[in-house]
Amino acid sequence: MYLDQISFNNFRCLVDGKLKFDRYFNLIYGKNGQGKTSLIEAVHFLATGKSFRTKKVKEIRKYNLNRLIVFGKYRHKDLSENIIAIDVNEDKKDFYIDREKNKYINYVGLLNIISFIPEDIELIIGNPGIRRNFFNYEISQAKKEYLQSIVNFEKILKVRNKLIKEKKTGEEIYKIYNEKFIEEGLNIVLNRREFIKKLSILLNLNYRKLFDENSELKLKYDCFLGDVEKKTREELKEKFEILCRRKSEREKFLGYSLLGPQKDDFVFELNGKNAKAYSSQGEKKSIIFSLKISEIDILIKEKKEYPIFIMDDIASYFDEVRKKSILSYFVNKKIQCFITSTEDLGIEGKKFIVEKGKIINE
Ligand SMILES: Nc1ncnc2c1ncn2[C@@H]1O[C@H](COP(=O)(O)OP(=O)(O)OP(=O)(O)O)[C@@H](O)[C@H]1O
Repeated sequence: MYLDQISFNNFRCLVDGKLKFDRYFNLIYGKNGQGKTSLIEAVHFLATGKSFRTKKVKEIRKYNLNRLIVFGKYRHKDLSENIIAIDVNEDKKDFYIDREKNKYINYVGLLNIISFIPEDIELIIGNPGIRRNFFNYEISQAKKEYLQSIVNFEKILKVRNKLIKEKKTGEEIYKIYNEKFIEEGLNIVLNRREFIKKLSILLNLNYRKLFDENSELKLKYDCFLGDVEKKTREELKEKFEILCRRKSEREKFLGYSLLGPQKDDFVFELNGKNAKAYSSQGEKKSIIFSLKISEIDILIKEKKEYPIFIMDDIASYFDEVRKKSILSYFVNKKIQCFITSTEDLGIEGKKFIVEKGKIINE
């Protein structure tokens, strides 16, 4: 798929307007602080309903304005098109698919996007919550039912926590919610296990191909249930129930749930060593880049469509040699790219010059 057009009103510093993109390569070019990142952030926001820079929607609305609208038209490989839009009023977001108001859960994953931005390094060095959020979104893009499980689980967890806090763990209602907690928790665990297994194989292949053929890169699922490899759902359920019983006194004492997939983590291991603790800056960037490429591979396989790709500030990531090999990777794969840069990259496509928020297509 590819994004054919976008229009925006009141998005950060951008001057309101409509842009028509190249099917393949779009260079967003300009000096620092002109609005390049804001433009790819608008593309990301249109696709996901989220910014990659902030959780606060207030920060992406133009200073002192309450309303923000992004609107886009994307095409599938058979050239059929869809129109999507997000209308933000204060902090409330309304999602539109083909001009009809729709639920967020139906909107997510329509326009598939993979991004590569400097903040992604947090996926290795940041806290587990960052990795959980990231993989939750990525698995949801490939598999809609997973997002539904996450939404259900969060509601169930809230009730379970409330019942523990109110010391109602002896009541029938707690038993019902605990059972739901285990079942939905297991759905999440099994999906994560399957996704990470596939991703880890691709990650290693891509890392070796792009960066170092003598290395071994693994992504491990650090599940709260311990080793979940090769275990059946029944075996995992039994383990989950035992853990619930074992932790119940401590949970009552503290007043919240101490176990569940909300405690999971994911670990990158380069040559048998945890990348967070041992890998160099360059290696970390290469791991993240390989991760993003592997996600593209997964989306192509699962959805039979190419996602779009955005990359912020390519020069800050890679030296000349790597930059060239990365750019030629995208050119060969025929993926629609949006890349910001302070220098001209000399690749065929469209060039958008950004100056004080104004975008000119050269
Ligand atoms: N909500 C907002 N409303 C209006 N302007 C904003 C808003 N948020 C940020 N800005 C301004 O937008 C400008 C452009 O920021 P942006 O990060 O998009 O630039 P950039 O071209 O990517 O810069 P760099 O190359 O330095 O990363 C900044 O000067 C910033 O002050």
